[in-house]
Amino acid sequence: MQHGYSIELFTQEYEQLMKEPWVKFGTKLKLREFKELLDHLPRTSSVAVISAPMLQKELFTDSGAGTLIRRGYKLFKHDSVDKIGADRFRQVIHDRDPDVLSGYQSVTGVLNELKKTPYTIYGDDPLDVVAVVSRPEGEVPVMTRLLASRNGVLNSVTDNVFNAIKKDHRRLFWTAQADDENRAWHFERADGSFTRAGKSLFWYGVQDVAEVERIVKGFEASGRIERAYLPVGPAAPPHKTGAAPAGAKAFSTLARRPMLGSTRGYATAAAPPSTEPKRLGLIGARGFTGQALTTLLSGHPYLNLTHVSSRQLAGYALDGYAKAPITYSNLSTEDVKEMEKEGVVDAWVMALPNGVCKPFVDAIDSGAEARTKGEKSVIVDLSADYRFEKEWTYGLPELYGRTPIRTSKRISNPGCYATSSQLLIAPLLKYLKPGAWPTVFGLSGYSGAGTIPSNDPDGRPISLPKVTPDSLGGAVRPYALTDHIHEREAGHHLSTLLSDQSERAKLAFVPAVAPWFSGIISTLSMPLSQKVTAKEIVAQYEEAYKGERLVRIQKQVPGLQDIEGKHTWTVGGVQVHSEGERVVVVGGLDNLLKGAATQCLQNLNLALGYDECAGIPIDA
Ligand SMILES: NC(=O)C1=CN([C@@H]2O[C@H](COP(=O)(O)OP(=O)(O)OC[C@H]3O[C@@H](n4cnc5c(N)ncnc54)[C@H](OP(=O)(O)O)[C@@H]3O)[C@@H](O)[C@H]2O)C=CC1
Ligand SMILES: CC(=O)N[C@@H](CCC(=O)OP(=O)(O)O)C(=O)O
Repeated sequence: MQHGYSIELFTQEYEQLMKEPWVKFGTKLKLREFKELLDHLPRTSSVAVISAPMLQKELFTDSGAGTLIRRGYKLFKHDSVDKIGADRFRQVIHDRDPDVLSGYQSVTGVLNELKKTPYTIYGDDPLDVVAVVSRPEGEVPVMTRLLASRNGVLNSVTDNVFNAIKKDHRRLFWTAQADDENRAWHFERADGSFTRAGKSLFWYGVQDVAEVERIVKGFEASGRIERAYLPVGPAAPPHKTGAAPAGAKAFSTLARRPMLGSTRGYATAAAPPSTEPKRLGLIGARGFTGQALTTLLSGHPYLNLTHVSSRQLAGYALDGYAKAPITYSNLSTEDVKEMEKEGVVDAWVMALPNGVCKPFVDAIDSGAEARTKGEKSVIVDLSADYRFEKEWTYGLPELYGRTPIRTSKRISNPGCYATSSQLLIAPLLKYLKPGAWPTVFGLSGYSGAGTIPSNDPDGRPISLPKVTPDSLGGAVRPYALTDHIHEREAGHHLSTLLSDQSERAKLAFVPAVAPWFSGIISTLSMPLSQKVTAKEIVAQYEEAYKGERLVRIQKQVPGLQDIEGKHTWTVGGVQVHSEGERVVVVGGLDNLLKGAATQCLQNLNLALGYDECAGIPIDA
């Protein structure tokens, strides 16, 4: 009997897990014990981990709450069919390849096609899953085959193989047919997709529609992906017409097996914004960012706060939310899992300190597993915990696009300083002197440090700022002078914008905390590769942020009055050094708004299908 969460523990994953920073003390010990236990069991056995109080539920109901850990087989990757045994591979193609099963291609035809480009075969030892990635030098990799047995799908080997591919390939394109019984799996793993007449093209790692178009044109020219899967042909591509081409005819004239009729435009195709009411659960509602989001949601036309969680305020009424009376509760991970399983909310927001979100996210994941296939709520995490995770979408719409956010269920909200730094640097990357680091000096209001719980004279719990003007002695205090996590975060994501992907973007970030409540002023100083005028720099910002409703470009240096309480990121005060070799620009945002709650609402709106700025009172 197995319910809840299932994990395949591979030897190499075990070693990787033990190195993870969040795997400490008790978790380390438990993993070591699982491994020792599994090492002595045959692979047909497994270990169910449940808590003692849940034992009865686990045994006598169909809604148990355990974690199943199974000793998985070793994964492999090879550059030649011979390394896994040509006969075994032929058998897999013969038994599972949809083109072979439908009589469209012979086994030999598939093998010959494979040899046309350099390729890597990924899989597990018993060949429950075999995937082939074609990877010609300098071209976008394409997963040409993903052949899984039922066992492979049920035991999540498909996910493990796909994760191994993701580790090797920053971006990937692949196809699937509408009658693929694991169709939902593809949509969940893709950043974008295009479906026409039952054929779907999927991709991850490409954020920009123009870039998708360029790559698709390359596939059309090279024939690496059959034309019927590509958004090309006599009809205008759907993202240009703004509508999915109902039943648009594929360009290919090849007779194929009958397909289920299904159409879906680019995931980017702008459907009219939804006005359907949806429900949100907020975990960490007592804190500064939780409060800021509550205020925004109070004026949101469609998105309703239905559950707010705080350990300190459980049982008290929520202030600052006008749409309905709500009482704080102290939601445990078990509660959250049950709520997700029942579909009680459409989205969750985690407004928790760094390092404590994972048990909640895991609970939501395992609640979602018990739901009808493919159903799960959106999570937006305000902490830094998932900002480097490839499986999560980094939600900074102005720089990394809307498509991935619209189609994602797991969104990491960027850090406040990191948002301002990236918005400052991104449009100027092409002028950055090679090898030089731009420097950002960030000055933040003290609300950036969060709260501590306390009590008012009547004993009601209240939140006090962790840092106060008094504790700062009314002055400014520089801190975390190197290696602030936002330095790494900004560099990590800016790197994805570089034209040469072997390069990494780096910046020097120097923060200081100031005795005002909220508002970050970031001053960028960047060495230039060529002589550029201030006018040309301003033109870069205007071009990059044309039409952006939450960006303001002004002539003067932004002051606190332009930033505090405002929902926008504001940039101004561009100056180029008299020798023309260095530019200085100032950007600013409210750390609790565009640095946290407003950006979170932008992401929620996109992921739930609303207008991106619904509920955001855009500043005049
Ligand atoms: N403040 C800012 O300017 C920004 C903050 N962020 C990030 O957003 C997140 C929230 O920040 P902020 O609102 O300032 O933080 P606060 O310290 O103000 O609030 C933290 C919240 O989490 C709850 N909480 C704390 N520890 C736990 C725990 N172990 N389990 C469950 N709940 C817990 C607290 O409520 P209770 O104790 O009642 O349960 C409180 O509601 C952080 O990760 C922060 O780094 C991001 C951008 C800007
Ligand atoms: C003034 C102050 O202390 N600021 C916080 C940033 C808060 C924040 O936004 O942190 P994350 O977004 O990374 O969670 C700090 O420097 O750690």
